[in-house]
Amino acid sequence: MPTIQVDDVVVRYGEVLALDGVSLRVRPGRVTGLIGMNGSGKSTLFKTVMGMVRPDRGRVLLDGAEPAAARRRGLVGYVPQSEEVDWAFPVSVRDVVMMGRYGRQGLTRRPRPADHAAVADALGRVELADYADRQIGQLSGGQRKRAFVARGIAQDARMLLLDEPFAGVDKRSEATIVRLLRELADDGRTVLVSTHDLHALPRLADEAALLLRRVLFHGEVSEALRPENLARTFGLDAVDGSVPDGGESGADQPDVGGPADDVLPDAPASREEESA
Ligand SMILES: Nc1ncnc2c1ncn2[C@@H]1O[C@H](COP(=O)(O)OP(=O)(O)OP(=O)(O)O)[C@@H](O)[C@H]1O
Repeated sequence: MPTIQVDDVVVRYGEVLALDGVSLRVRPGRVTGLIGMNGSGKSTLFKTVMGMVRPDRGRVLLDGAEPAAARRRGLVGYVPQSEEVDWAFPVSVRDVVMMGRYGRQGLTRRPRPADHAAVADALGRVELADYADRQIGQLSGGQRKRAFVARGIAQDARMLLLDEPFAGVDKRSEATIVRLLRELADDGRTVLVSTHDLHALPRLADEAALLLRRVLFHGEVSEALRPENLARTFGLDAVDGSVPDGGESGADQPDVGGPADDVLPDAPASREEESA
């Protein structure tokens, strides 16, 4: 049974049609890769699944619940794109990871021993135990990503969404994140991860969904990587059998990026409808 269910979702930003009838089922126990060029709607789809953007049409259910309710219940965790985080925010790495525990702490937000233990465990798993007291902006790009992955782990969510977790990270950080996502999936969680890195896809994901305002393909990774599927996804006239090189493949598309104020802490996007 899918835990993330997206039915015929349409999202418009004014004149821009960002999602045009997206339907997707994401199953637990698998790592699902979400692939698409710049501007294809990956971040918008994540924000819609998180209830941060309300679709103009269609619906999203997470374990049968509306996104805002699922978020309040801590069922779903989100690792945002780096550009969406205010890195000057005066919080330590430990504070960021503790945010994953907020849902369990009631209104007082007073961490209990179990919260501290979960945070320490998550920091250890992403190899950031020695950086816990640093201000979040004083980490390297790869370390910042790992800090947010740790927040997702500490949250102990059944569903985890990661938006470009490999952008700007070195091979070692990438390998750490890939290994953690595998562990989470093997543990029965639902993992949906967007990436430009098609080379890493076979190592990373069990299945892949190709997005260009709508889902063009969803199935086995080897099928997804077939030249004709990539050509449609990346809007190429011809593909020579090699995979396009990630970040540049959509360079002709305007890359407007999302609003910069919607992540640290879980604050709203400009189209936000839910104030959680
Ligand atoms: N807040 C916004 N206001 C207006 N247009 C937006 C907004 N956010 C995204 N868009 C537009 O919606 C479309 C989809 O953007 P989105 O960020 O979802 O794509 P993406 O696949 O995540 O891209 P990237 O790979 O560059 O991160 C793009 O055309 C983008 O310019």
